[in-house]
Amino acid sequence: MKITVVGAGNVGATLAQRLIEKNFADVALVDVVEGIPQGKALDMRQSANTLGFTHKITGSNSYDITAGSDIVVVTAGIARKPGMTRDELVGINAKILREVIEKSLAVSPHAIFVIVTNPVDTMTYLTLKVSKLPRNRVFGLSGVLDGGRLAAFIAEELNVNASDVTPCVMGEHGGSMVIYPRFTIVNGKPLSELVDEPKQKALAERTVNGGAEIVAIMKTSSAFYAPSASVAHMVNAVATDSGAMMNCAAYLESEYGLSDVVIGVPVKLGRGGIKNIVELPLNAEELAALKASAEAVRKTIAALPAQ
Ligand SMILES: NC(=O)C1=CN([C@@H]2O[C@H](COP(=O)(O)OP(=O)(O)OC[C@H]3O[C@@H](n4cnc5c(N)ncnc54)[C@H](O)[C@@H]3O)[C@@H](O)[C@H]2O)C=CC1
Ligand SMILES: O=C([O-])CC(=O)C(=O)O
Repeated sequence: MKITVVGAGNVGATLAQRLIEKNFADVALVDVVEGIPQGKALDMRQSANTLGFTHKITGSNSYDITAGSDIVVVTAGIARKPGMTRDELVGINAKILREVIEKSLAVSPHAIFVIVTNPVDTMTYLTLKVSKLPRNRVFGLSGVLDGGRLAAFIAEELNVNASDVTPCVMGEHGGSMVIYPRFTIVNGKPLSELVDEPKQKALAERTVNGGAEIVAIMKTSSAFYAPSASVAHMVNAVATDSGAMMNCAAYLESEYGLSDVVIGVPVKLGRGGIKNIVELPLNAEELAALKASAEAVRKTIAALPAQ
């Protein structure tokens, strides 16, 4: 297998490291900054003897090295600074995305695209429109990361392991994100039965603000350890054709009564990308929250620059 990571910054380089250390695919790392992808790839290659991986990792400013990739992960773009929303990145990152998708697709016409760049729901939508690929081959990072955050906060609150939690976070990777306590399972029981409503709300609020919390603490960077781990988890499901269900930013065609919009929903991932979208039996209130979230994404989609 061959995996390309575009953007050799915090998320991209950490992801490339996670992938090469798993030793199941060659990794190509691309960035516009001269020397950075080359240097980071060279540095990682020099850990092969100690770590024992045998696949190749290369870095370049040219897409030549990415040719024939099975999966392209796009992390290229600008990260937000304290006080900014992800939506404020839409103009600048849309320009970057268009270039990255066109150049990647030209040399890897059969690739699956995993989008990380923010605002991720809108960037995933843009990728679908620019590439004209079928929707199973384009999806974005959202619910795996947001669910991982919810699991971490639940673990602290209930004194359980994060791995005891099967989280359910859907909708926009942004302010209208929806946390579903009925579908978040802790050691076999729904969160809605384990903590009272004020506590559920507090956990949800911290999850919605999970990215901003880290930006506010670090000031010069947004999160990248949990994001890169989340993407590696998604890539692994594709590479192993596992069929594992996880919440990703996906294009809807009537699922949940929504169409022509990208939001986070449960999907099953395998070798061809999205195998199918899973429709949870949401009640009227839960569905209304998801629809409101889709409306929020539509507003950002409407703000996409024409070119
Ligand atoms: N969807 C999600 O859950 C998450 C999304 N993100 C987003 O991912 C993006 C990257 O975040 P970081 O890695 O922390 O930022 P970063 O600033 O550390 O890295 C971004 C890299 O993209 C490169 N780049 C810029 N324009 C490019 C182009 N045209 N072609 C190739 N490379 C280009 C930059 O040179 C830089 O190395 C941001 O938009 C951030 O908001 C980050 C974490 C989670
Ligand atoms: O907060 C940000 O800007 C980066 C991101 O999407 C996250 O960490 O969830």
